[in-house]
Amino acid sequence: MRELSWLGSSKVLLITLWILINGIDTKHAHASVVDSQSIVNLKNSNVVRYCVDPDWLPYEAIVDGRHTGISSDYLALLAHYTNLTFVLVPTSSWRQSLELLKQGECELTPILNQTPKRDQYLSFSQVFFKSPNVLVSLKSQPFLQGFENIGNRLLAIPKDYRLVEYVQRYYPSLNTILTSNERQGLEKVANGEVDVFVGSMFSVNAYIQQQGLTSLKIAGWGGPEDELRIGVIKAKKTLLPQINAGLAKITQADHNAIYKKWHNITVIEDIDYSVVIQVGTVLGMLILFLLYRTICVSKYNVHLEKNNKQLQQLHLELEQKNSDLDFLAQHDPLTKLFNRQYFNQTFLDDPRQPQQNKQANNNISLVVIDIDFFKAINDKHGHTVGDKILVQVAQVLQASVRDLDVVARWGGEEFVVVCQHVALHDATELCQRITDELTHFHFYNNIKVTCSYGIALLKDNEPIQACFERADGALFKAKQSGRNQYCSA
Ligand SMILES: Nc1nc2c(ncn2[C@@H]2O[C@H](COP(=O)(O)OP(=O)(O)OP(=O)(O)O)[C@@H](O)[C@H]2O)c(=O)[nH]1
Repeated sequence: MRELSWLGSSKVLLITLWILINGIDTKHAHASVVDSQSIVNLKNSNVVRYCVDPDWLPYEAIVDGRHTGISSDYLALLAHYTNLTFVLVPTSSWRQSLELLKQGECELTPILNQTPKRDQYLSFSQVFFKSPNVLVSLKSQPFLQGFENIGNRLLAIPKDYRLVEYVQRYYPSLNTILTSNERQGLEKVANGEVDVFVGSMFSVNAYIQQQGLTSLKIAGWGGPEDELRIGVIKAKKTLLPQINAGLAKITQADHNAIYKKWHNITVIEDIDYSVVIQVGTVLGMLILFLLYRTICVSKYNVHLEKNNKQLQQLHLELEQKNSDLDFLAQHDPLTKLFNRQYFNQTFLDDPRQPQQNKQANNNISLVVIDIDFFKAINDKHGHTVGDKILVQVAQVLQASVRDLDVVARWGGEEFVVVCQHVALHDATELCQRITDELTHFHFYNNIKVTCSYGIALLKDNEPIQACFERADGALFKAKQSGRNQYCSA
């Protein structure tokens, strides 16, 4: 009975139950069914004739002449734990079963409530099964919770059931009608003939499920729990000690097995909408807050991503500008040749550079080149044309030297070439090559351009500055000697 204890304490519940009728348990021996002639012939005092409600599943019923239901399983166990043999006396209604009991044709009925009226002709065993009673109404009706709230509604009760006595005694003012059985009462509620029906929870729900009466609901509890017992006629009450002893031997596992076999109950609590609304509101606000947070974070991420892209772009631009600045710092903006600063950094200010080069190859020559009479070009053609001539001379120089030679604009119309891995003789050849190129080059405005050259070969352990000064001196000599020629130092 432990499984049922929660039912008494539940308040407003919407209960959906369905009962799986699995057929008769074949594990235990069944009570025999015999015809009335055979009953008369039964002399054995251990044989007990019994009647049941033929239409009260899952508690009990007669199906195809055989007793089935919860009471059938309990009776089989009782037969096992006692030396009693139970023989069914088939009846067609509960009323007929009660009549046969009163007449002594039946000696026992295996599952019923004890009432004062029944006490007059039956003696009862201990309670072995408990079950609540419930009020059933159309789903459109409000929850009633109990008899107190039925009001003027018409209540149907199965006749000869204990509930008739109970309602008459405790709620005499209720409008009631009696039905032949639970089935009829439920159908009257479904048809709208009565407002409420009261019956045993398990049987009511079995019938609702079997018949698919989906318009019905359990509207509340109806009276006290059924406390079901075995009833024996007064003439056979000496059987009770044996029956109670047998009932006591039924294990909790047996009770559980019968309960599980005949009942599968799901309880859905009646929803407290105020709590649902409160919880829903809180959850809704939480979800809105999280949504708001998510939107904010995603907006911030988009903003951050945009800023990162801008930063990356700025970084690229900065790198480009730095690179441009490096280039500008090392190159002459007019001729795009290396400038004097680069030359100084690379060859004059860093004494290791020429040393390293010198160690790799002793032959490093410096050629200092100066355009002849450039002032006259400027004066005659203008400074802008002079610039164009400077650019064209730079092109000639760049085209005349090898890739590993470095050409720099020293300043004004003066250039310097660092020739790596060449001897003095090779440097003079370079000067001649440049002279030839200048002769054949078509300068702007057909201006004729010549240059003078001063060559110096870097000596062992000589600072490159000294070498440059010697080359410059040689240039001076070339100018002095009439220009358009080279001199070496
Ligand atoms: N157009 C232009 N002229 C420049 C630039 N730098 C220097 N000059 C000019 O170059 C001329 C150099 O003249 P000078 O030093 O007298 O030499 P020169 O006329 O070439 O005569 P010699 O060198 O003796 O043959 C000056 O008129 C400068 O103004 C420049 O970047 N552009």
